[in-house]
Amino acid sequence: MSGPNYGQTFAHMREGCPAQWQAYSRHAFVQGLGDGTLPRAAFLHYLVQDYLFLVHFARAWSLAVVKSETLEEMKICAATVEALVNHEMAHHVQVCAAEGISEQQLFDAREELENIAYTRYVLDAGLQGDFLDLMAALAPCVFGYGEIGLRLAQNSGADAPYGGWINTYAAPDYQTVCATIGAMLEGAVARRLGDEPTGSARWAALQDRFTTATELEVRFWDMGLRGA
Ligand SMILES: Cc1ncc(CN)c(N)n1
Repeated sequence: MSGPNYGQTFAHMREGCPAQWQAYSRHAFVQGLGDGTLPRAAFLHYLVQDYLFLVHFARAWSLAVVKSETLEEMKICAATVEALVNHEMAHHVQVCAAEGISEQQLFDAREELENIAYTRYVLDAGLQGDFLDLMAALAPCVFGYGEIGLRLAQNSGADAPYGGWINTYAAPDYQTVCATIGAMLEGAVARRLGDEPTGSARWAALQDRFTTATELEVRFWDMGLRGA
């Protein structure tokens, strides 16, 4: 399976669940974003939910600061919280404002069950487990959107209806976040599991967290389509 290079750990985990990764990264919602056929109502429904999703993801990355074992890990996790709340969410706020939806309305929106399931699953992985459990659950979110954004940007024109969304994830800012987290993950895995992480006793459980989070991404797109 090919895609951008965000490090060996992510590559192994993605290869560990090819069907689920395909269902996530090639979902009908994604195809609709790319070719512009996604109904606007579905996009807005998704975007409001995604704003709430990012609120909880910022909480999960804050938990990663708590679970860090090195200052370097701590710095990268803290920077990711900053990137989520001040950059990625800005796109959501801007698009929704143009549609007459205020940021307060976004914050007060009712969470869909798929959103609760996904975000609380990730938070629980971090509460119950250690830094690697949390990273395995966070990884599909970070790298999946990086991969999808790059692929859609390669195939769509500058005036594409969802060009703003595509560019948020294809742009150097987001791609740099993916590369930085990918490198941090390599170091975190080597530090805790040694040089042969896939042969370690913990690998199956970490893969399971990654696979479950990927399945929850598929459900998130399904939920978006329901808003059409
Ligand atoms: C559901 C979901 N997954 C991933 C991302 C990318 N941070 C996101 N904004 N929303």
